[in-house]
Amino acid sequence: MGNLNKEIRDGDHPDITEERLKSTFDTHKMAAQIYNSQRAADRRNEITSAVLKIPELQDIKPLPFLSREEKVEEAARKIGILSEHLYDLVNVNDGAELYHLNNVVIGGEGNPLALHGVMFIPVLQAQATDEQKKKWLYRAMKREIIGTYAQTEMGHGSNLRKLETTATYDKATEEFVLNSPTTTSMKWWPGNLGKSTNYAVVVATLIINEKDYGPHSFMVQLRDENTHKPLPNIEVGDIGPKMAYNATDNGFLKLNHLRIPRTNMLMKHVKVEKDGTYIKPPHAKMSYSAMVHVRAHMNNTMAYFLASSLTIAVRYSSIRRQGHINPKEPEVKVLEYQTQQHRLFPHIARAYAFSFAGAETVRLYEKVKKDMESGETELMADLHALTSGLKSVVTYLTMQGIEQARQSCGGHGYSMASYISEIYGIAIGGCTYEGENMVMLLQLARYLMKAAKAVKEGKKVEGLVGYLSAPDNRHSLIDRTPEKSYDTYLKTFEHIARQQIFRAFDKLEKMLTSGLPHSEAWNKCSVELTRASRLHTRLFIAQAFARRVHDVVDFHIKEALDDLLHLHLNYELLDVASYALEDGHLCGEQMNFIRSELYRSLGKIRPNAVSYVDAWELSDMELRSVLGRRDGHVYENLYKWAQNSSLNRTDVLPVFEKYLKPLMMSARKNSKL
Ligand SMILES: CCCCCCCCCCCCCCCCCCCCCCC/C=C/C(=O)SCCNC(=O)CCNC(=O)[C@H](O)C(C)(C)COP(=O)(O)OP(=O)(O)OC[C@H]1O[C@@H](n2cnc3c(N)ncnc32)[C@H](O)[C@@H]1OP(=O)(O)O
Ligand SMILES: Cc1cc2nc3c(=O)[nH]c(=O)nc-3n(C[C@H](O)[C@H](O)[C@H](O)COP(=O)(O)OP(=O)(O)OC[C@H]3O[C@@H](n4cnc5c(N)ncnc54)[C@H](O)[C@@H]3O)c2cc1C
Repeated sequence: MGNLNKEIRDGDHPDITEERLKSTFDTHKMAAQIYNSQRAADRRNEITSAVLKIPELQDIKPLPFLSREEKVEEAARKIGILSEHLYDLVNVNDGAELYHLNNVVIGGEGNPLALHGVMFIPVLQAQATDEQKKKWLYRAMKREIIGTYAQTEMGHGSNLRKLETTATYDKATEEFVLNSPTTTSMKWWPGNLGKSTNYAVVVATLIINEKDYGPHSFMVQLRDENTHKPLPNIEVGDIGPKMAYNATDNGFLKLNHLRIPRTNMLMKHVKVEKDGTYIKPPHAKMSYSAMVHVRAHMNNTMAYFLASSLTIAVRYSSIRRQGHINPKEPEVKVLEYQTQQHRLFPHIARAYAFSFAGAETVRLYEKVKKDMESGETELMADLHALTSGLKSVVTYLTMQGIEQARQSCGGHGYSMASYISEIYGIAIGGCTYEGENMVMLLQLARYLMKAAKAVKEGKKVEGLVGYLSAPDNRHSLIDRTPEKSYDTYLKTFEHIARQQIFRAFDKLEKMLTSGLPHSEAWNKCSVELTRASRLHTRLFIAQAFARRVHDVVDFHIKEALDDLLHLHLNYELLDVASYALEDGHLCGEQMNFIRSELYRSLGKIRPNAVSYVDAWELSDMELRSVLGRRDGHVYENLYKWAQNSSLNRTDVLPVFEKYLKPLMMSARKNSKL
């Protein structure tokens, strides 16, 4: 039997090898849990190995040393080379393989095809008629055309019903006239819109005979397919540098009375007939499918970003020695400090939890997508509620975890050599895109309030909110059940979520009864409502984690995941315990129990810490981090990395002669006076 941790190699830093030798589980088998099958985990490694053999696909130099223009060029260069090798490298119909290829070769900073793959193709798949698919989808899949999803405007992103871009139907010519009447109506933000794409699905307010039918999707050709010059009546460009994600040309678009044929409206579910008759879709929000698509996949993307930062931080913490626990012994690895463990391990557990919750969400999404093809829309509300809550909670907790990972690396964490700040910058965009987090929590709250109302009216609710109808214990039994029985924990999470949902409901009802209009009452309850949504979502995440551990067959993997779950439940419960203390569901003694279980968990996780992150099987090429190197040889490589700085090309910079020398000379002269 070989080593259980598959990352062990000769010549690695002995401190990191020592960690890996302690592994109690096979890291590649654990990867199968993370990536949902052994085959998927194998394929990731095969793709990475194949990419490593293609010299043109390697980074020309570390990305932080490239200017924005160089980043954009570099991503495009690699996409060109990838196009040639694509069919040898991946199964192009497998989104996970494509996503992995992207992460290894290009990374999270973006590429010209990012929105093409993430939104343009999915929106055509879901909303185009067969005829429209023949015209655009198949060309898009062959990359003959490159598209994006242009919805957000300078003045409106969250409130889609107030988009100012109009698509007015002209019955005489059977055309839509697309117009951006104001500065604020300009499309602003769509990824790759600025310079890369030549087509876009533009979301505009449909007007027929002066009646407003709300947001609808239209195919618009932006640029000439040969010259790439913007077509007449179209102004398009890049919106400038952002916090991160700067290889992507997020763009602006102004449409000046642009005429497009009637058949350019995506009409699989909704129609505008030649005479202007409007035929409603089976569900009013079917045209929001591209957003739901991304939200459903965001848990996994966030889990990946979080796991990347933690891989960097945990590996580094195992070779970084500083300070003593026992003054008679050598300096310890910083991973030995309980504070360091408390800072990192709960986030490792979250990364796993997000990945398991993500797998369940994608399964539900696939089912709803299939249903929608035949006009069946019953589960759309459930999916919308679930994805709205998850995208908000998961992005927010990911942000916290990545920042903790950065701080846990001390000074070197602040250097771009760690690459954590770039990962942070990319990940936190997720708190905003695909629906600002508060806005989406309030969407989930609508669903929860409906369920609460039904329960109050004596009806039984089921599915994701079934616990609202289930019996509840007045007091938690958390410290009175056998080890590894997590039901009492989950019941406590249920209790907390239920209490908060009804607290928000009662507050809202009271205000409505007092005569306040619904929208005002809603606003005055919105903090309580978002709390209810968060607690409901955190319950779902904990349940998804427990369900996965329950289903695992391999003994060692189950044990290792069980340790993480134990940590997760205790840590998360402490985080929200005030809700349960308020009504006496938990008592002080039980709080002490939860705390001591948490500390015990940290000790249990410690020997496997490096293996838990290694199990994500993130190669050096995709991590792009000196601190997170698989071999642990950080210091000599930090020094090498710094040699890339253009400031080091000469010993003396021109600014010396220009500014610093005169400054010092005059200071010296003055001090002689
Ligand atoms: C050569 C080959 C190379 C190959 C390699 C390369 C391959 C590349 C591919 C892979 C690359 C991957 C790279 C990954 C890197 C990742 C990192 C970065 C990724 C960045 C991507 C970012 C993309 C971002 C895009 C966007 O942001 S698009 C814009 C998103 N905008 C929003 O989300 C707006 C938010 N607002 C809304 O959604 C709506 O306004 C609203 C839902 C808030 C409200 O809508 P509305 O006003 O219409 O409705 P009401 O509030 O009145 O509600 C009415 C009822 O409708 C229900 N409802 C609402 N929505 C839905 C829904 N979707 N489904 C079902 N029901 C819905 C409400 O619940 C209400 O119901 P009720 O009345 O019963 O309560
Ligand atoms: C990296 C990145 C990539 C993007 N890519 C795309 C893309 O490809 N295509 C595209 O179309 N768009 C894209 N966007 C735009 C993005 O979808 C929007 O910015 C996002 O939906 C938020 O909308 P907003 O900017 O209007 O925020 P605002 O709504 O202006 O938010 C400002 C504040 O107002 C609050 N708020 C707003 N409405 C409410 C409400 N009803 N109740 C309570 N509080 C409220 C919010 O919570 C927030 O605190 C991207 C954005 C980013 C950052």
